[in-house]
Amino acid sequence: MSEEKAKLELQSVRCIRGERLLFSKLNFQCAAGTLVRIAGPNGTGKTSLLRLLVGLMQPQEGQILWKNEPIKKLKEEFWKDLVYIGHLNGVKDELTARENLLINCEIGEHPVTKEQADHALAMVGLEGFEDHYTRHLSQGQRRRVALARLYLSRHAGFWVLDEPFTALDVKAVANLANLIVEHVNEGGIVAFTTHQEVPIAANNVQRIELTGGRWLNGRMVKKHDLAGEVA
Ligand SMILES: Nc1ncnc2c1ncn2[C@@H]1O[C@H](COP(=O)(O)OP(=O)(O)OP(=O)(O)O)[C@@H](O)[C@H]1O
Repeated sequence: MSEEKAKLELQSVRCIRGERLLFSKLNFQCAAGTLVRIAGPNGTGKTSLLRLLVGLMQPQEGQILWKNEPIKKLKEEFWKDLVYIGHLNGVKDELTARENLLINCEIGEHPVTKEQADHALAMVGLEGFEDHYTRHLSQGQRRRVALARLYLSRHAGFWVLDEPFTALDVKAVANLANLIVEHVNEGGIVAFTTHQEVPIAANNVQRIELTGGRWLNGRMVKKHDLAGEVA
């Protein structure tokens, strides 16, 4: 991990998608070594919040800071610290499982050996599939190829994971939960969404609870209440 300590801050963040105001005045802060669980029912904005955290979307108001600098300004400096595993796996069909890992790590400027890549695949239960083209793998297996990258990403201080435990079997869930705990306890920040109550015994856990939102243009359907803030 880079020398400077991880720190994440959200300052009065407002998020609108389509005609819905999902949340506003969202303030949050956490230091190195924190597991951040983003919880809430379907459609309340969990994935949207992750996309804001990684800079794929911009908030309508407010800002997000990484190591005290707005992520908008940091660009490559921020991306080097970041691993984002979203819904769309970012796994290339025309490459084998192993090649996907080798190339992703190369692009991220942290090249790994074939043996390291194969170990990561084994940790997500893909032993024996190293040379398979990912177009021939199931959705769940493709997701595992994406997640295997985490085993090779200990240098990155900020992991952002959308439903990482979905489609994993019991052993792979336990392995991944252990990896996340180790990463957090070594000073990383891991923000993740999950519908499953997976026990993750990190020392420092914070939770962002999204509970609703409202339609814009007067189409009010649900009371908005986010960590005590009203939209
Ligand atoms: N591209 C888009 N354009 C317009 N509205 C969108 C878009 N993407 C998402 N939304 C709306 O934003 C809201 C929040 O979506 P989001 O995917 O962030 O929720 P979520 O909490 O992650 O949901 P889930 O638990 O079902 O994955 C939903 O009401 C959705 O319809």
